[in-house]
Amino acid sequence: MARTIPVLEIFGPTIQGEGMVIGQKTMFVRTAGCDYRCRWCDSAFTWDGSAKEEIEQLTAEDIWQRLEAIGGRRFRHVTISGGNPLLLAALGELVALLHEKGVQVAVETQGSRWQDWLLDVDDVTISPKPPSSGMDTDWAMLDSIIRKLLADQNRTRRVSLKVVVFDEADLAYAKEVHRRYPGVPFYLQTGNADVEALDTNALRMKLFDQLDWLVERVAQSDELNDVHVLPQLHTLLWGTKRGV
Ligand SMILES: C[S@@+](CC[C@H](N)C(=O)[O-])C[C@H]1O[C@@H](n2cnc3c(N)ncnc32)[C@H](O)[C@@H]1O
Ligand SMILES: Nc1nc2[nH]cc(C(=O)O)c2c(=O)[nH]1
Ligand code: SF4
Ligand SMILES: [Mg+2]
Repeated sequence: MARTIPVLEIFGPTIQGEGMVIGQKTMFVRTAGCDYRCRWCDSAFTWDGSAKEEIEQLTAEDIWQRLEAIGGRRFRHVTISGGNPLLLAALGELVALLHEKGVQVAVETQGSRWQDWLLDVDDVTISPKPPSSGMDTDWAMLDSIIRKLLADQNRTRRVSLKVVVFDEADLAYAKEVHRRYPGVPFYLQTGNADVEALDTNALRMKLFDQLDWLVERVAQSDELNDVHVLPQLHTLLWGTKRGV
């Protein structure tokens, strides 16, 4: 019997709005459930119970059919996000099926859990959480995840670290992460403090101010020389709308 996966959203084609493969045309599969409760989570509906009626238990084959139904032949890249997809062992079946179909797979996770299928993912983004999130980092777990990904040379894969930065304490945390894993491509992302904003233009202004501040702080740092600074492009384009 094929195992099922709790799914909250399947959408696209759109573009990856964040991190290492920003701009990549992709479909999204958003799973339900998270082991964290970040204060500023822009996808809290995946874990706070507010969308529990919308969760569907789908097999990998069901998910493929949905992707094809909405994406047709207009995609060859799928991003799995959440919640934390790494809570779900059954996602290994989806990763394998997508590869069989000739589709590349990306995953977004915070680096708190491991599944062996992560080794099969093409674009792995690990996003440890800074102090403003209210979460604590399990450094031993993060070390072990990075070590396993870097040790396995069996397939071509892109791995990156991405830290959301709201303030000086977050910036100090980002430096700590970058120092600890110097060889891993490192991304700093502007934080969106207003995840329920209704006025997209006003939100854009705030996000550009935040980006301006972050670029300036990185420019002044002698520890952050080999890093990338990015906004959430999808938030600049579409505000806090779901499913884009
Ligand atoms: C919703 S999370 C889901 C995947 C996984 N739980 C994680 O946090 O990496 C996807 C990405 O959105 C980022 N994110 C969530 N809320 C945000 C906010 N308010 N501003 C900026 N980035 C945010 C997270 O840091 C993460 O990189
Ligand atoms: N376009 C777009 N890009 C994204 N990158 C990461 C996302 C996420 O919520 O994980 C996301 C999202 O929800 N939409
Ligand atoms: S780890 Fe990701 S999905 Fe979970 S609460 Fe934090 S930002 Fe949201
Ligand atoms: Mg998002």
